[in-house]
Amino acid sequence: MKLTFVKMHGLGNDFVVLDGIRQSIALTPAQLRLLADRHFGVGCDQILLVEEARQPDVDFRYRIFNADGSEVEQCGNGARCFVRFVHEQGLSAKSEIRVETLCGVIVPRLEDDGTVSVDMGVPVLAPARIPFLSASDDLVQTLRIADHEIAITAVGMGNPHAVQLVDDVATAAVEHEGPLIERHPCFPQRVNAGFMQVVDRQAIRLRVFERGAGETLACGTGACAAVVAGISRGLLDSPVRVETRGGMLNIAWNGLGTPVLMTGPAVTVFKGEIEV
Ligand SMILES: N[C@H](CCC[C@H](N)C(=O)O)C(=O)O
Repeated sequence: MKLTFVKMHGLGNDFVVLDGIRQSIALTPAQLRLLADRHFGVGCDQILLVEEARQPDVDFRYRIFNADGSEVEQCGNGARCFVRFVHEQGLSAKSEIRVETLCGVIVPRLEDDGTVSVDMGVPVLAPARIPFLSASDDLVQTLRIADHEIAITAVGMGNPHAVQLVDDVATAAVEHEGPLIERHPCFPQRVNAGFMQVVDRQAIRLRVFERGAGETLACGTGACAAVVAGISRGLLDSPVRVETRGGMLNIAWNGLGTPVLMTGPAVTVFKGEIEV
């Protein structure tokens, strides 16, 4: 199958973006993994597939696939790149776009200054809905990984996140603990593992070992989940500046039952075509 694609990134979390409206696209997990392969394919953390809307009050559908070929519910950095993509491709001139994802409708908005803000929906802390197999609803839970225990807060942003506090993200055991947390049996659909350093009440540093992709330079839903965890634990006040290895995101949340608002950049790098 010959595909035209656009390579994009949100703070270095990079994507192959496909127009599934003007191209007929049906990719197997193996083809998705090839696209994402940084040696044998284009290379990316996730593939984003833009499709026609399937419900009346929505402009588009957007599907998200991790580099391992798994389809997932949500991608924050991807949502910002999605709205820049549909504008640059002439698929829409709306500044605010309603887009359906596997976990519901989100509303990214292209701002006048070129940044993109996204209503990421209402976060979930109830373990069963994350899903997180837990004996309690406590905000901080102990997880045993290999030879030690860690304290995590599980947050659902459509996709699952396990956020832990660290003293310094630069020395956090992301490479060692990330894969162990990702595949912990308490997370039946696996999980994204966040490592959060609190700088002050309105600033954190964050690294995320992503489900299905490994550590990325930034994770939009991970930033949302970390801020929700920090505010819920009384450690942060909204809005919060989230410093990732790829740059800065701004996250605002007014508490339980309200949506998380994320603002950050979206960049088009190059266009291309590939046979998969
Ligand atoms: N790895 C994530 C999907 C991509 C999320 C991330 N790239 C973002 O910006 O939110 C998962 O399996 O839930």
